[in-house]
Amino acid sequence: MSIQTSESVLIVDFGSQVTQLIARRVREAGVYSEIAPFNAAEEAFKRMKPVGVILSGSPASVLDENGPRIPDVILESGLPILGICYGQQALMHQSGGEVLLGDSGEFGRAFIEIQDDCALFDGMWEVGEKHQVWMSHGDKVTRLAPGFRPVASSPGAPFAVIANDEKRIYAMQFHPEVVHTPDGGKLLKNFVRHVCGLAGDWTMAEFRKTKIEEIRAQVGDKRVICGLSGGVDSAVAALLIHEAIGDQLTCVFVDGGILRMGEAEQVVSLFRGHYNIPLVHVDASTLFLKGLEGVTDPEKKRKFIGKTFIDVFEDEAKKIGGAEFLAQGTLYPDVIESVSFTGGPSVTIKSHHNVGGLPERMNMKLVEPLRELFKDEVRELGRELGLPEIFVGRHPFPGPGLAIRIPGEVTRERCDILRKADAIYLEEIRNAGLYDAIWQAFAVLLPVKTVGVMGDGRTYDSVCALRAVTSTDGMTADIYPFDAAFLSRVATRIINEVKGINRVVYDYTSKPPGTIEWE
Ligand SMILES: Nc1ncnc2c1ncn2[C@@H]1O[C@H](COP(=O)(O)OP(=O)(O)OP(=O)(O)O)[C@@H](O)[C@H]1O
Ligand SMILES: O=c1[nH]c(=O)c2[nH+]cn([C@@H]3O[C@H](COP(=O)(O)O)[C@@H](O)[C@H]3O)c2[nH]1
Ligand SMILES: NC(=O)CC[C@H](N)C(=O)O
Ligand SMILES: [Mg+2]
Repeated sequence: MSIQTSESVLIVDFGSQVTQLIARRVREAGVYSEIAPFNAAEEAFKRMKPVGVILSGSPASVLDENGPRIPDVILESGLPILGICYGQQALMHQSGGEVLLGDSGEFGRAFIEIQDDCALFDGMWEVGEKHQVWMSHGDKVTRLAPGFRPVASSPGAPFAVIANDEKRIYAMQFHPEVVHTPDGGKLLKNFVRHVCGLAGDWTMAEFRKTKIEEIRAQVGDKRVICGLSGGVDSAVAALLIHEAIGDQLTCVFVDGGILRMGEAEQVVSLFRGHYNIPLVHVDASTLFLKGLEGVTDPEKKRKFIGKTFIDVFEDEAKKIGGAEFLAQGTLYPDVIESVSFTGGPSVTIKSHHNVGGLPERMNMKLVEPLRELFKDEVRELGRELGLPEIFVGRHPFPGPGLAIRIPGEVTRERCDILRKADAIYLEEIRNAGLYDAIWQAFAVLLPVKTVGVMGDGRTYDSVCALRAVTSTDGMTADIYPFDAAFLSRVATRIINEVKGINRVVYDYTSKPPGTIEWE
C-alpha cells in the first residue's frame, strides 16, 4: 500500500545502513518519498511514477560480479537522479565511467572543495569554499561517464560531487543524509525542490488528508478491526481510520498476559475516557501463556505471538458480524527489520509480531496507514490529530511484550516477577523526572540464577537486567547514562521488594551492535 501521488521521489535501497535517513531528509524538505529495495525497485518505479530517484549507498562493491545494479528503466527514464556513495559508483560503472578499488578508504569526516557551480549548491555553497562532509567508502570513481563534470573534490575523492546538467543526474561520494554532513539536508532539499521541481508542500496535514482518502478507497463500506495496544502507533492509526470511516471501526485490545503492571486497565480507561470509539477488551492470557509453554527460541515466540494475535482478531471479527479488514499501527522500522530480500544485503534481524510474525494465511486484509513513517513522525501526526500528550509521549512497548524480555521459557510466574521489577524501575524513572528524556526503558528477567546473601542467609535467585536507551526513531540507539546513585537506588528496591530476584545489572549496549529488546 502506498500513497498515490505524482509528487513523490523513489529511493532505491542498495542496503546502506542509513537509507532511512534519506527518506527523512526528503520529508523534511516537504516531499513525499518511498524506499524500495533495489530488487523491487523496477516494480516500485512503475507503480509510484516518481518525479525523481535517489540511489542509496551499499555495503557491496560495484566491482563484485553480483553487486546490485540500477534497473535500466530508471537509468533510461530521463528523470532526475541523485546517486549517493554506492549510488554514484553504480551510476558511473553502468554508464561508461570507471570505478576502482581504492588503495585506502575514506571513513568519517572529510572536507570537500567546491570547484564549480551546481544546482545542488544553489543558495548555499560558492566556488572555492571548503565544507565538511561524511565519507564511508573503500572504492572510488576514477573516470567519469560521458556528460559528467566534477563540481567538488576532496583529497581522497577527486569526484566528490559530479553533475550531468543536461540529464539532471547528480552524484556524490559522501553521505548527505547523515548529521555529520552539516549541509547535507540542504543538498537533498535542493535536489528534490530545484532539480526535481517539487513544491515541497508535503506536510503531516497533507499526509492525514491523503491517508484518509486512501483508507476510504480501500475499505469502502466494509468493517475494520483495529488492534489497539495503548501505544502511540495504534492510537494514531485508530484515530485516522475513525476519521475516515467512523463507526465501521471497532478497536480490539488484547491482554495476552504479557503486558506490564496495570497496563490493561490503564489503556482501556484512558482510551474510553477520551474517545467514543467502540473498544473490545479481550483477556486471552491463558491462550497466550499456554502456547508459550516450553518455547525458548526468540523467533518461535514472536511467530507464535503474531499468529495468536491474528487468531484473537479473527474471533472478535466474527463476534461483531464479520470484518474484512485488520488495521495495525505498523511503522517503517517494524517493516525494515522484519524483511529480508533474497540475494540482497539486508537480513532479517527479528520478526516484528505485526509484520514478519504474521501467519502466512490471513482472512482479513491489512490496513496500515503508518507503514512508511518513523516513530517521531507518528508522534507529530498524533499531535496533528489532537491525541493527548499522555499517549503521544508514551515509551514504545512491543506487541510480544514481556515474552521477549524473558529469555528462555515464559511462565505466568516469571511474568509476575518481571512485572514487579519493571514497575519499580519505571516508577523511579518518573520520580526522577527522566521519563521524557528516555526513548524506552524496561527490565529484563534473565534465565540465570546467581548466589547472594540476604539477612545472613544464602539466596539463589534470578538476575534482572535494566535497559534504557535514547533514540529518535528506534533504528539506532544509545544507552541512557544514569548516574550511579540512581541505578543503585533502583537495584536496591528491586532486590528488596521483588521475591525471585537477587541481582540487578545495567545493560551498556548501544544499537548497533545490540538491538533495543533482548530477543
Ligand atoms: N495488546 C495488543 N492488542 C491489540 N493490538 C496490539 C497489541 N499490541 C500490539 N498490537 C498491534 O500491533 C501493532 C504494532 O505494535 P507496536 O508496539 O509496534 O505499536 P504500538 O503499540 O501501537 O505503539 P508503540 O510502538 O508505541 O508501542 C500495534 O500498532 C497494534 O496494532
Ligand atoms: O510492536 C512491536 N512488535 C515487535 O515484535 C517488536 N520488536 C521490537 N519492537 C520495538 O521496536 C523497536 C526496535 O526494537 P529492536 O531494537 O529490539 O529491534 C523498539 O522500540 C522495540 O520495543 C517491536 N514492536
Ligand atoms: N557507503 C557506501 O555506499 C560504500 C560503497 C562501497 N561499498 C565502497 O566501499 O566504496
Ligand atoms: Mg506497542
